[in-house]
Amino acid sequence: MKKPDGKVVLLGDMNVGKTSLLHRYMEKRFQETVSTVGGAFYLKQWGPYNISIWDTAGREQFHGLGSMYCRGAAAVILTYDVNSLQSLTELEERFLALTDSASADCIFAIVGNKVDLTDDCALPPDENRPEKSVASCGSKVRKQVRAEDAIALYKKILKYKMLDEKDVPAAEKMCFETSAKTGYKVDYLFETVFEMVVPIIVRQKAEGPPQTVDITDYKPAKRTKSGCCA
Ligand SMILES: Nc1nc2c(ncn2[C@@H]2O[C@H](COP(=O)(O)OP(=O)(O)OP(=O)(O)O)[C@@H](O)[C@H]2O)c(=O)[nH]1
Ligand SMILES: [Mg+2]
Repeated sequence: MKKPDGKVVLLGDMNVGKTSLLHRYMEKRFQETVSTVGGAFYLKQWGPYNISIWDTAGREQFHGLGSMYCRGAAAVILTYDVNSLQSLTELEERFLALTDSASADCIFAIVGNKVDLTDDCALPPDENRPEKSVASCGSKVRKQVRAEDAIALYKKILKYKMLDEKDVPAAEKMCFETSAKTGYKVDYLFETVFEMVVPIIVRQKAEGPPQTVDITDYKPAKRTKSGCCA
């Protein structure tokens, strides 16, 4: 198998459509999924680089694995369902801390999926939620999460990471709305992220492998009679 040069990780609550987005992008189709167990990855050739894209499980019981998947990640795609405000809240409360193990210059994208289920009439900013947000709008359901909510989360992430807005891509550029079902903006999402991770991959390669201890190199020290190590 080809060795990946860089890593992109999809995080988010169960059922938001992480696996479906990845299928849509890699296989160009939408098919029924089963809830992910642990994690899985695809390898994508992007120019001269191989990028691994990790699909993680949103289920609580696999939460502990999240920071392992994020280790050294060049980009994290935080995914929510535009029809569930809770799924956006969870990104901040449950998933953001998992990205502590990502690369220091990691790119963050926030993705609201399942826009095909909503009508195109977002709530006006002063409208109270949640009662009014479940009201229908045209033939479809009114979107429960507004683009501004995602942008606010992006800004909170910058604060959490102690990053200055002028040093990172603009919030409006990094908040996406997609539909894995219709394919709406799915290619655009992944390709925008890939473009942005290339400089990170170049830097990571120039710096060499991370300074971690390889336990396969470990040779136990000889013991002396007194029980101390020689
Ligand atoms: N209408 C619609 N349904 C979607 C979309 N994306 C995913 N779904 C459906 O939502 C459900 C969950 O999708 P998954 O892709 O399995 O969700 P997940 O985030 O991978 O969930 P976990 O693996 O449990 O973390 C499935 O029934 C999908 O068919 C979308 O864009 N539109
Ligand atoms: Mg899944």
